[in-house]
Amino acid sequence: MTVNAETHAGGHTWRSLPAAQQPDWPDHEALRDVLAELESYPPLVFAGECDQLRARLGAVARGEAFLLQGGDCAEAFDAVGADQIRNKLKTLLQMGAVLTYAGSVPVVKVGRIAGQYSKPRSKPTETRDGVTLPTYRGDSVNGFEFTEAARIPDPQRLKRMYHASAATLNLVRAFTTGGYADLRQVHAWNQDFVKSSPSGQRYEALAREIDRALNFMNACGVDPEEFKTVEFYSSHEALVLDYESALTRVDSRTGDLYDVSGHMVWIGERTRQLDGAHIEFASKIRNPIGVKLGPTSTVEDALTLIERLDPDREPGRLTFIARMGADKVRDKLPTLVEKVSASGAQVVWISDPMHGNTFEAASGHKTRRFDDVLDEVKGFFEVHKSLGTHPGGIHVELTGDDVTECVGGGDEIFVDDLHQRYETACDPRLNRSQSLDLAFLVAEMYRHQ
Ligand SMILES: O=C[C@H](O)[C@H](O)COP(=O)(O)O
Ligand SMILES: C=C(OP(=O)(O)O)C(=O)O
Repeated sequence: MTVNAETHAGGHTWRSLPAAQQPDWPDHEALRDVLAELESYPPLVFAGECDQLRARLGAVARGEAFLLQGGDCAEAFDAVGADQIRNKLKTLLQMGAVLTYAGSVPVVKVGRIAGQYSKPRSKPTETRDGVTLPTYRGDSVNGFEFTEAARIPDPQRLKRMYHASAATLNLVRAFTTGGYADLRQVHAWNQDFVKSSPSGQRYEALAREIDRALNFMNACGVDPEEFKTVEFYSSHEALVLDYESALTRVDSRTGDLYDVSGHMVWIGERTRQLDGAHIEFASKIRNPIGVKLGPTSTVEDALTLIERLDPDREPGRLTFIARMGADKVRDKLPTLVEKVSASGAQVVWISDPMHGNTFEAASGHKTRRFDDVLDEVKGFFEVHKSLGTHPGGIHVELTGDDVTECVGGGDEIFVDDLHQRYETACDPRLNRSQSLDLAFLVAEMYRHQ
């Protein structure tokens, strides 16, 4: 992986096309210097790892596994700490254990982590008390603080994004391969949680069952290596194309291009224009690609995306992330799934039950109802059941911390509680208890499918 994509024309064809949601960098010379530096940096992930994830997602596409993709809405530079990263990972590992054991299905685990620093926004500006400033577009672009200075896009932030991603990924790799993710630790992941929450107690009962199963296998002389480490992959939205392009390299084994900023990248609802730069960029790289499909997506959109991104019809290459909204999923999704299946493409279908269910509470907080999130996943499962297709997974915004950003859940958060610990820089996330609740309920749905 030594050749830079700059020498490979294919990596830059997106530049001649319209690119939505790009930062308005004020200093182009500074941007050029930063990009040149980024191009010299080592890859964050290896092409072979991306291939391995594509193969795992191939199993999901064939109905043999389930994809759990989750993490922050927007990672923040000041949250690159051991506790925050461990808490997020712990939550995903617990959800993975619940889905694997209660749902009896292999789970492919992918974090919205180690690169999720850029946000597409509905409006270019934000007004508070009569003052209008550029909107916050993620820590990779500008600062969250509502001051003129903070909101100016600063290309130096792209380097901070690289370093923050590297530090995060380093710790994630240590946790997942260094003993922490060993299945014998199922109780340890829950220790600080078990007494304080109903979902923690429910998890503890499941962890005891897993323990008994492990002890039984041990007594039979079986102690597989696979139980000692966890395969875990990184993903983020490939939004700021200058950054993604600077991190795109030629794989010396094959001559193919890989975006080595993360294992999987996705294209968002606001940037999936068929003739736009993002789809062009994604069409040139070999990473597994996700595309968000909102309620306005047409059959033609889906089929053209398949032509552009998965011309070889390779199971695992393309994941459609449906984010329709609980009130629309049963209406909008069936035709898409039906026509895509009829085309012969074997894409992965997963449900993002977050982005179609956002509303503003009277207090001004952007929030989501746990019941809507659950209802959208239910609708997603119903659609697949009626068509005989595979509900391949879920994509959720979550955190391992006990925030109060979404309402509802077993350990119920009320609208009046939102102010208590509302910490997201952009969209509301499920907290740990709500995430575990969701995992148990999805595992049940999967079992009954
Ligand atoms: O996370 C997704 C988007 O960035 C987010 O929903 C946009 O939010 P906005 O409507 O506040 O800009
Ligand atoms: C912006 C996001 O979602 P969408 O593109 O579906 O709005 C996101 O997942 O962060």
